[in-house]
Amino acid sequence: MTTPSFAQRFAKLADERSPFCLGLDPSRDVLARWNLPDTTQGLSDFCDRLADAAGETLAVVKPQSAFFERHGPEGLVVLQRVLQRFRAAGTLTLLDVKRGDIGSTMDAYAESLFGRGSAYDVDAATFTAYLGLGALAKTVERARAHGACAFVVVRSSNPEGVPVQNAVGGDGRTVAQAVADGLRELNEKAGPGVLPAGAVMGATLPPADRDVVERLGNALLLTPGIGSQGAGFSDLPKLFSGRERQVLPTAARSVLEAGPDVAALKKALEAHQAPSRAFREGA
Ligand SMILES: O=C(O)c1cc(=O)[nH]c(=O)n1[C@@H]1O[C@H](COP(=O)(O)O)[C@@H](O)[C@H]1O
Repeated sequence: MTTPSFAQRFAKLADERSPFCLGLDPSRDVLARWNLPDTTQGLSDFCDRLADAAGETLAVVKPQSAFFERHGPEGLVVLQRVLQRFRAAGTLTLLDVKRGDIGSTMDAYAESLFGRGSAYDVDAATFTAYLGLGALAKTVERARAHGACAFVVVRSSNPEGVPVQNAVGGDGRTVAQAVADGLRELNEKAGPGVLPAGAVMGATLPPADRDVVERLGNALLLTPGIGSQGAGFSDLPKLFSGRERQVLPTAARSVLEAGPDVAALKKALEAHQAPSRAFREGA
């Protein structure tokens, strides 16, 4: 039996639960706001409260590796435990770690991320293509082999990304357009519906970026920038209409600010899940 792809597993969960992807970003600020110590115990309590609030309602969780790495190796032990806890609730895990290096090094990173017995065994992770999309080809292949997805930053949610991502190359395409075309080709190579190459496309982007969305074809689209970075669910249609079923709307701080009370977190989570569902259904 072949491993179902991330795209297939996401489609099922998004229909049953919602397409919303919760960002797990235990920054120093949010730990302080929740009256938790800035220690691995604080980190662990923070994640448990969110896992309690999410129960079996969440399709995808996206821990931000940086906030675990800042606690050193013990922070990574917490991360592994948290991934396991969400996995047990049937939630897909997407590690936000934005890896990007030469091909041979990328292969070692991919080995740490994807597959049973790997260090993290996540369902998806984030990558950057500044060293060339070709350097990520084997990572995408490894993701495919394990039913995972490699989300590559195409247009980020932050304004600082513009000069790099919209720079025009010798063939007249912007860097973002070229990366989008390359991701579509990697997905075409993987066969229909497998879609191991996803794209990060900020929800904060202007309508001009629709062209980039179209170039991505059927790729899954992770859309950060909702909430604290100023975009709202009402911004999704102008960039992603017609592509609703590909979108994973994601937010961290606008949910986390409701904590530490679990009931308040549940409410904030549902306040993000409901419009995500409505968008997916084209409502
Ligand atoms: O890959 C990401 O998730 C990501 C890409 C991007 O373009 N912008 C962006 O903010 N993110 C991540 O999304 C999280 C911030 O989410 P908010 O707290 O909702 O603003 C951080 O962990 C960022 O690293």
